[in-house]
Amino acid sequence: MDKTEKGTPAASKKPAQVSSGQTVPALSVVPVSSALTVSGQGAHARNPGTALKPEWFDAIEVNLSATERRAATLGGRRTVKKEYQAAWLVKAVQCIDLTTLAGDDTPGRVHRLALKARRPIREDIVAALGLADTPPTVGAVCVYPTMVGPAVKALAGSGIPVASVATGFPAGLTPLPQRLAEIRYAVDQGAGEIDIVINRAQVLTQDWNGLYDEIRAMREACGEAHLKAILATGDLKTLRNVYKASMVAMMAGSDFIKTSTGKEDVNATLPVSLTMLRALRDYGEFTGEAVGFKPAGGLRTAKDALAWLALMKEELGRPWLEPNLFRIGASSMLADIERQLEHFVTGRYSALTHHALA
Ligand SMILES: O=C[C@H](O)COP(=O)(O)O
Repeated sequence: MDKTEKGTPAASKKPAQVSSGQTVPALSVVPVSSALTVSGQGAHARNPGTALKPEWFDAIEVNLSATERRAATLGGRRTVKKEYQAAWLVKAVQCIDLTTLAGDDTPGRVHRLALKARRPIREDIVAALGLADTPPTVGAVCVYPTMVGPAVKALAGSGIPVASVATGFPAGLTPLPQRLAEIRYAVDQGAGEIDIVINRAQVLTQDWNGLYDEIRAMREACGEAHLKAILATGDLKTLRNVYKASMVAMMAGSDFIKTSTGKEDVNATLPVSLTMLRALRDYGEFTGEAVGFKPAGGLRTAKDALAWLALMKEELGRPWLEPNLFRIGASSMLADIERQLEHFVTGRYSALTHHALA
């Protein structure tokens, strides 16, 4: 199953220059199944969805111990070193949905987060990496609906989209009309991406028609905004449910499937992510559509970022290492990544407190 070459990633043909004479190679290009429709970075291909087809997932079985064994190969063995690690970490930054979802969020906090989103890596580190001409930015800024306006204002001209959680985040248990109205409000405020939460009861009672119809209605309420469906996998009890909910969300037209809100007891894990990616791959084989993936919740370290990047590359290939198909939802991972990059360019570790929070 695991065919990735030793010491991934392979060097690309055009490495970016680093001032010290080292290079930060771009990630290797590994072709994904040529059957899939894959858009380029920054392009906005939508997943149109399909009719509900329970026959695609009804008989699914997930082997828990095999899933856990496979997931366990990702954290330790696959170490990526030096300039390769730096390249992977820069890539992770470009895929982060920089998030604040706290009860005490203010326009001021969102403004500060937006400044960090524009320049997620300190200028001297960016210069030392040889990326001063094309400084990386994050994938999006993710906030509550009433913070979309301030976020849009603070990000004006940056090209960084604002993502809004909606539909009664995090529980999703308000009546459907209110949940749809919340989506429309966030879109009206300027959100380009909507992170909806599913109604977990519909999964737990196997009400696939109900789940499909609600997500379909949410997609319609999104209009042009992209829909990310948060499955809140920590609430779904079994990996079989995770697979089925992933399939229904994609059939209903989700552009991304996302693991967690960050508020469940258990958030993003590698076994759950692997299960979702297998569903995503199967959906791609059935329909030819490429759907994005967003692990979120509890991801804090550069090591987490590397493990998930390895998972994406091995399971889906190079196109799923770009922000149009991969995001990491995180409120406090960036500081550790910046610290690791600083170590790469200076040879020294600084305290986490030397890096802006986020
Ligand atoms: O969608 C993003 C998550 O809510 C972030 O969770 P986190 O605060 O554990 O990073």
